[in-house]
Amino acid sequence: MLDKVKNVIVVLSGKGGVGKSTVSTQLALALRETGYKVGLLDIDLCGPSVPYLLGLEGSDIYQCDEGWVPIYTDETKTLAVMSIGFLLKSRDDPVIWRGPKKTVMIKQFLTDVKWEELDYLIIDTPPGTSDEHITVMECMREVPCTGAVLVTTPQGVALDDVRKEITFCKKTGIKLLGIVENMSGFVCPHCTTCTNIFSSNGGVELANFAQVPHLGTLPIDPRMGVLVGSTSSVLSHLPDSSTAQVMRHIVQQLAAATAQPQEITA
Ligand SMILES: Nc1ncnc2c1ncn2[C@@H]1O[C@H](COP(=O)(O)OP(=O)(O)OP(=O)(O)O)[C@@H](O)[C@H]1O
Repeated sequence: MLDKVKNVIVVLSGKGGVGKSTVSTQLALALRETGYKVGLLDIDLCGPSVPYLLGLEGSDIYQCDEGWVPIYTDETKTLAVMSIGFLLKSRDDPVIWRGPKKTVMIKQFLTDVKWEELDYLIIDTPPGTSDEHITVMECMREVPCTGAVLVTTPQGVALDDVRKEITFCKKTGIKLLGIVENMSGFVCPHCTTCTNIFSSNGGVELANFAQVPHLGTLPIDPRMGVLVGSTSSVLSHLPDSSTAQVMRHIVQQLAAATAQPQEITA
């Protein structure tokens, strides 16, 4: 049930492993710490990483008369999480399903979860544009999708795939809220010199080319690993880091683009 959800943001990536789940999770946490009520839905059926990233593995979910009850990360109930991972017995269990079964499961996830009032529902999707993405778009009737955030790394091969995502968004009528370039440059913790291990600025160039906002460029930050398993964002954990500054700016832009501007203090 999406009727109490004000904004749905879908996070997409052309390639796997570019940090889409990390960005989705950090975005959800940062929005929550900014004062919004947030839901995080992980529809990456073959590789659900949200429970792992938030330290919620092994959480039991149950169904009430109105549907699946999401997991709340704390008593304030400001972050609700739902993932296929909660239905799997172990992290090693593979999901081997054909398209139609995946479609049914995602439809259920979108229509049968008892989301309370949310300012934002962030949907973490699998890489590419497949059954899962088309199903999400089909289900957006009660609450039309507010827009998509595309995550890419700076390498040419990842950027090529993002172009396909841009075309997908245009064809399905999803507004592109912007592009996040992730794992762009490594800032040495000792001398603070930034080394562009891959190329750099590809996300900016692609955003200019596609005429969509470039939301930010996140560096490779080994400290992001420390946040795995925690429910605090980089904003509160490493407030002075360049990663936190970029994330803060991304949240500000998304809040402005979705007409929910709010002072960001975290
Ligand atoms: N900016 C970053 N700095 C350092 N490590 C990062 C950064 N972004 C992501 N990572 C790490 O990279 C790995 C892959 O990230 P993540 O699982 O978010 O990618 P994904 O695109 O969602 O992958 P998948 O294709 O499996 O869905 C994780 O170990 C994550 O901690």
